Amino acid sequence: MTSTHDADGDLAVRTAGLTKRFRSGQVAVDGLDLAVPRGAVYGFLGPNGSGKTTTIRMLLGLAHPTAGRAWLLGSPMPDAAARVLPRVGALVEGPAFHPYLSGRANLARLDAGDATADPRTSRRRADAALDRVGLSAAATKPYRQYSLGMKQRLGLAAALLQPRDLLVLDEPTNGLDPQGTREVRHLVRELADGGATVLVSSHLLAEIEQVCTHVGIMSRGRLLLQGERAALTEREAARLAVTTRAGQADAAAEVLRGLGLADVARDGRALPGGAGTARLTAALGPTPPEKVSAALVHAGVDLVGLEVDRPSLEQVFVELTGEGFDVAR
Ligand SMILES: Nc1ncnc2c1ncn2[C@@H]1O[C@H](COP(=O)(O)OP(=O)(O)OP(=O)(O)O)[C@@H](O)[C@H]1O
Repeated sequence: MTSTHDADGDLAVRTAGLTKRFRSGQVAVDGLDLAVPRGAVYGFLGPNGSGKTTTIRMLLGLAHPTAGRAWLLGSPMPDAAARVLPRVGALVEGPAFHPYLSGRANLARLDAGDATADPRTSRRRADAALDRVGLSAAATKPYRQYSLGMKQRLGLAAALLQPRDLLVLDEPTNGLDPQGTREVRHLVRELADGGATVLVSSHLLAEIEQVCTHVGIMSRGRLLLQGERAALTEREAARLAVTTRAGQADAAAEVLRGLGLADVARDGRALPGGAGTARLTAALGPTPPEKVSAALVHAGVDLVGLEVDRPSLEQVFVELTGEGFDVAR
C-alpha cells in the first residue's frame, strides 16, 4: 500500500519532480520541486508562459502531470481531491460563471453546489465574500455586464465563500486597476493574518513581491530559485553609496577598503550634493551599514549621505537569466 500522507506535514504545498509535457512535445513544467510552508504567502512568479498556470492546474487536479507528484495540505493530489479541495479556495482562469445571473446569484449557485455548505447561511456567505472583494455595490448586476476587473473580483469572492486553509490564486491582479491591485494585496495579507497559506502567481513581480514571505521564480518551466523572500534578495550583494566632501574621497575609500568592502569605486556622475562633494560606491557584503558610517565619522570624514541599494527580485531574476522578466516565450 502506498502512503497517503506526505511526511513533511509543515508544507501546505509540495511537489516532487512535477512535470507536464503537452502533446505538442512542449515541456511546460519541468521537474518542479515546490515547497510552500504552512502560513506562508508564496509568490509564484515568472514571465508569461513560464509554466505557472500549468503547475497550478496540476496542483488542483485540473491537469494530469506527465511525471512527478504533488501534495496539498499533506495529502496527495489528485487521489485526495475530494477530501482536500473543500479546504482549498482557488482562483484559476475562467471560473464557470453564468453570464445572465448577477454576481450574488452566481455565488449562491456555486455555494449550492458545495455539499459541505449549509444552505441556510448561503446568502450571508455570498454577501460577506462580495463585501471582501469590494463588489457589494455591483452584487445585483448581471455577470455579463461586469468589467474584467469585476469578473476577477468575483472569482476571488468564489474562492472566499468558505474559510480556507489554503488559497491558490492564479494571477489575481489580472485586469485590475492600481487601486484593485492594492486591494488584492491587502486581501492576501488579511487571509494570511487569518492563518491561511496563500499561493499567489503573477507575471508582474513588483505587484506581489511586497506581500510575499516566500517566493518561487519560474523561468521556462523550471523553478529558478525558491525560498524566503528576504534571503533571496539579500544573498545578492547590496551596493553601498557614500557621499563625502570632495577632498575626503580618498580617505573615505581607504576606510571602506579597511572594512573589507569590495569593489570600491568613485562614482563620476553629477551629484545632487554639488561640485564640492564626491560619491563612492562599494559592494556592502555582510558589513552592517551603521558600522560603515561609524568608521567614516571616526576617521574624520564628513558624511554627506549614505545609501544602501538592495536589489529587487526583478534585478535578481534579470541577473540570473540575462533576460527581462515580463517577456513571452
Ligand atoms: N493546453 C496546452 N497545450 C499546449 N501547450 C500549452 C497548453 N497550455 C499551456 N501551454 C504552453 O505551456 C507553456 C506554459 O504556459 P502557462 O500557461 O503554464 O504559463 P504561465 O506562466 O501561467 O503564463 P502566464 O503568465 O502568461 O499566464 C506556454 O508556452 C504555453 O503556450
